[in-house]
Amino acid sequence: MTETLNPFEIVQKQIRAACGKLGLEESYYEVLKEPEKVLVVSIPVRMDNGTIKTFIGYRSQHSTAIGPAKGGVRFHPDVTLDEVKALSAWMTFKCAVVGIPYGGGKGGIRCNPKELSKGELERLSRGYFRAISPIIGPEKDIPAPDVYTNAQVMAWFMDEFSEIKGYNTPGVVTGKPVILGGSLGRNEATARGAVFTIREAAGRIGLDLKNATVAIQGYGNAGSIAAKLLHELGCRIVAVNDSQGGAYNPEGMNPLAVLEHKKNNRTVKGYPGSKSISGEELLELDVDILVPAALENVITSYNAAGIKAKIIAEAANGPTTPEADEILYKKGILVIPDILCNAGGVTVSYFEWVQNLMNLYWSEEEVNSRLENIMVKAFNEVYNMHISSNVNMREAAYMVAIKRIAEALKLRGRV
Ligand SMILES: NC(=O)C1=CN([C@@H]2O[C@H](COP(=O)(O)OP(=O)(O)OC[C@H]3O[C@@H](n4cnc5c(N)ncnc54)[C@H](OP(=O)(O)O)[C@@H]3O)[C@@H](O)[C@H]2O)C=CC1
Ligand SMILES: O=C(O)CCC(=O)C(=O)O
Repeated sequence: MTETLNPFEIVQKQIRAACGKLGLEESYYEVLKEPEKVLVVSIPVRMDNGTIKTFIGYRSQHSTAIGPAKGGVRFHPDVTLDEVKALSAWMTFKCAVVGIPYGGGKGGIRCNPKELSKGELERLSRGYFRAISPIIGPEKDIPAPDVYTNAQVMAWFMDEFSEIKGYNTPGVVTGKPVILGGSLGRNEATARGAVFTIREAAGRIGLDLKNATVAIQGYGNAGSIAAKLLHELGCRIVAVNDSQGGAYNPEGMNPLAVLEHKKNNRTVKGYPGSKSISGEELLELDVDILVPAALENVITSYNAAGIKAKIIAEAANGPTTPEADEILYKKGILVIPDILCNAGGVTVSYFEWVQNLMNLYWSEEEVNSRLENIMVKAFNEVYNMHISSNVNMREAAYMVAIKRIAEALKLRGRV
């Protein structure tokens, strides 16, 4: 049988396995295997040339067992309903792993934002948020950035919702610009959280981060900031890539200079002093740490055996298939699973929401120190489960998460 690359089938498999390991009765799987609510919307947008183009958008609320749905919105040409459903389920487990009071949600629009003017992007963003607004709100479901969305898009979302309500509603969205109620530290939070988990993982396997070699797939919010933070810890960033190509230099590269090169050339490829490297080659480099920070299904049964990194830190959601997981576990590679590794983003989103509700704002130091406490605690809980139950780190993370969600479901009387 060939492995499935359908992310929703993958997450169902992951839920089924964890429920089994926890010895939960079938009803828990029955409740968790489907999102609670899915909204599909069509968004007609007036394009700059005067024509109307209709885009399809989704919002999936996987679970509200522990709190309101929470999760980003992706603008990408490959967005599908099944992808959004899977991403919303991963949010449920991510929030439970780090113990923040949310369920899971996710949204997406099938579009190529790189082909849209700023005006078209604004009209699309506002149209989408207007269309999903009946199921959104600070107590219902709180969107945030994901692939190809950013603080500007969050500002339009928040403004559109505030217009509908007739009053300023900053708590409806996180990842906003700081002047509009965004939190200090949110922009860096996904990468910072991932780097805290990498530091903990390195400690467990006796890897010195000074001079440790790193390859990073994807050079956007998560990837480029992870590169910068790891470089600050003394790591050598030997390879990076984006959707247009890659750059490799075994001596190491300066992440800020690479980012500047990307700003000027729209890609990391061609960074001075580097050699071009393909996406496949980057994943199989002989490095200490591999950070997938782009899209799903990049480590599969086809390439897992060739992966040489000691630690895989999943800044991206869903980069590894279940079949690849088994291969990596047998090879002794320590995988920091997505629902733990990239949970720093939603954790600081939670801080942003709390600050919006209180109308009281924290310093960046306070945000980062609270983030560190949560990430280190969650890493320890997952690592201990991995050792005590003799399961891989992903199964351990699901077990920690589903135990908490199952308790909430039981106490609410939903199972
Ligand atoms: N932003 C957040 O807060 C969080 C993000 N994540 C996850 O992190 C991952 C990255 O998100 P984020 O950094 O926010 O997104 P961005 O849009 O900021 O960056 C995405 C990056 O991925 C690159 N990319 C796209 N396709 C490929 C490819 N085939 N090969 C290599 N690189 C590719 C893009 O290239 P290019 O620049 O050329 O377009 C871009 O550099 C996603 O899985 C997301 O779900 C997880 C938790 C929170
Ligand atoms: O910040 C958030 O609410 C969610 C970010 C996100 O989409 C994710 O963690 O995958």
